[in-house]
Amino acid sequence: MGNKEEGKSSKPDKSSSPAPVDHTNIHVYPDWAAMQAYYGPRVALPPYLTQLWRLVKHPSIYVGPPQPMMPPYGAPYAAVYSHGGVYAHPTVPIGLHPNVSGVPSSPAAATPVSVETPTKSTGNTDRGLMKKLKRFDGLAMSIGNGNTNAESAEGGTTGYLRVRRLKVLVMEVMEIQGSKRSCEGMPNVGGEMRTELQVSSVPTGEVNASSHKVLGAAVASASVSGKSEGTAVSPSMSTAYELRNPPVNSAKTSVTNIPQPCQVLPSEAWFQNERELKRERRKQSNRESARRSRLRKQAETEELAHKVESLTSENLALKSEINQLTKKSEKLRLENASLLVLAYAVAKCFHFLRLFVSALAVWDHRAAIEITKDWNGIEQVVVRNPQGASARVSLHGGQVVSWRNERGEELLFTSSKAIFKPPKAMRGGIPICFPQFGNCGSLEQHGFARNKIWTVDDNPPPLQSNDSKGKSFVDLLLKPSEEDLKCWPHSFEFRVRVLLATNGDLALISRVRNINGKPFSFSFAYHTYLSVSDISIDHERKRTFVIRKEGLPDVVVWNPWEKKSKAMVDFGDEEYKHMVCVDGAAIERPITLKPGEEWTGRLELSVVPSSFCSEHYDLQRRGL
Ligand SMILES: O=P(O)(O)OC[C@H]1O[C@H](O)[C@H](O)[C@@H](O)[C@@H]1O
Repeated sequence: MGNKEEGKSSKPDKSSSPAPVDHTNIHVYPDWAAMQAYYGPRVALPPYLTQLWRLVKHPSIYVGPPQPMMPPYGAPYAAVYSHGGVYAHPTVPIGLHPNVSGVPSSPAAATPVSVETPTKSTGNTDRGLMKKLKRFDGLAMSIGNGNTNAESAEGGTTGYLRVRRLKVLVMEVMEIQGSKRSCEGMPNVGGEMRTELQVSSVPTGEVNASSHKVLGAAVASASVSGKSEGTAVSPSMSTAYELRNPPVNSAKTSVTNIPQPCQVLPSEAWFQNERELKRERRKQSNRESARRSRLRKQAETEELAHKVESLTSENLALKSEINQLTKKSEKLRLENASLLVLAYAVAKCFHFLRLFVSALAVWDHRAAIEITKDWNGIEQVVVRNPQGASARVSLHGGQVVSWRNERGEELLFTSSKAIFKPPKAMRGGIPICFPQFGNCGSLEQHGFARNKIWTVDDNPPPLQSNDSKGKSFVDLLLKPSEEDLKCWPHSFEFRVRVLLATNGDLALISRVRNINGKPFSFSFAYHTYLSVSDISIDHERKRTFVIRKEGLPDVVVWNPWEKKSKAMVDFGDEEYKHMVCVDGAAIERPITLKPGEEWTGRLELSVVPSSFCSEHYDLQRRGL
């Protein structure tokens, strides 16, 4: 502020007594010495103040023009300087000035207005007060400069700045007062904190007594509260801001004892004390802030610690769960592998079971057998396999008259001239020569069996071997008639089973049992007519017949050839080219059966491509 402290500042009076304020310790600052707080009707307003007048436009600031002194104020009242208070002149209605040039002249202006609003707490009081202080932003202070030489624009600006500074100080003091009232000994009125903003007048005498340099001391006292309705003399004044005119003007302005508007005089000691208090307050505030910060951080740290602990527990639980799930997964994986193996085994079993069931279906020879009749009305039994191969057996002679592969190709030869009418055998197929082969005996050519009607044997005695498994077959039976016995007096049972394998192979199993009381002997042959494309060079069909036989030690190969073919009634002249008989037979040594004995002659026919040799075929059949 440019002030120079010349001595100790007077300590603010805490007393509520309206006794005159002791101004003896109030220092008068050199640059303030010429300050004139009030300019009456006979006092000219210095130019700088006029300029200040223009600068301060706030309606609440009262820097009024010369005005009458005593009439509005009446008798001087005791000025009580409230500590830290802002003192407004009683004649200045707070915040009611429509403009700074207006001077209230109403009686109310002459009457000290005091409206006290008790507050329950310092904070509330301060907030209310600060609101009012905002309205008092332009708190009126008449500041004069006794130095007429300094009545310049510069001097006016300095005074204005001082006014602003004083306002700031007043606001600071008010703030400190609000928060530190108890520390500064601010008493409560009626038990409640009371904040007052007062502008009071100080008698000239008192001012003069305090310092000869003081021309006028204007400390207006006006209590400011919620309503500006009156003036109260606060007993709690402890700090006074005083602006005093130099004594040289006191004589001429005897009215300096009249309250001047908004004149306060700060005390440097008080300022120093307030600064220290403010620093202490800031330190305390900082400490409180730091303490709150520490508490907040501590709370945050504790919260984070709780979170860490919770998350750690959750993490452990999840790890445990993962381990359990991993173990379960591994167990399930092993179980799955076992189930896969089991499923594979079951699938294989199911596959074999399906094959077995299929084989059973094939083995059901009854379902695979069909009985038909030829054009002579003689029954024929057709045996088929699942692949479509077939064998046809006529009850006439028990002769296989047809053998076809799965493609329907006929594999046996049958003459186009064949006669299918007993008692002559059909030329072709596989006639059964029994009990005589050819003309070697007393019987007809190749015996009588091929010319007799056979029957289907539904209940044949079981075979010793397993040749019938997986094959379709039919059993035929021939028993000698009375006429037969006359020619050949040997009772017998002749059974033949014709089998068709799944691969199309054809097999014939003949069993001859002696049911006579005496032994007998016979010859036997499967007089098999094989079909060939060309007997000379059979390369067209590129197939090879494979013949296997059991109990048949002899083989007869026969072709009538060109000349005999022409002599045969039931044979075409050129058909010799397309046939060849290869007989499995027992001729050289007749079979002799004792009573009850049985003989078995087995023949198996297969067809393979011509590139196959017999050795290769045999290996193939054995699955090697
Ligand atoms: O005309 P068949 O009585 O059917 O006999 C046909 C042929 O069978 C066998 O091969 C005899 O060895 C032949 O001599 C006979 O010609």
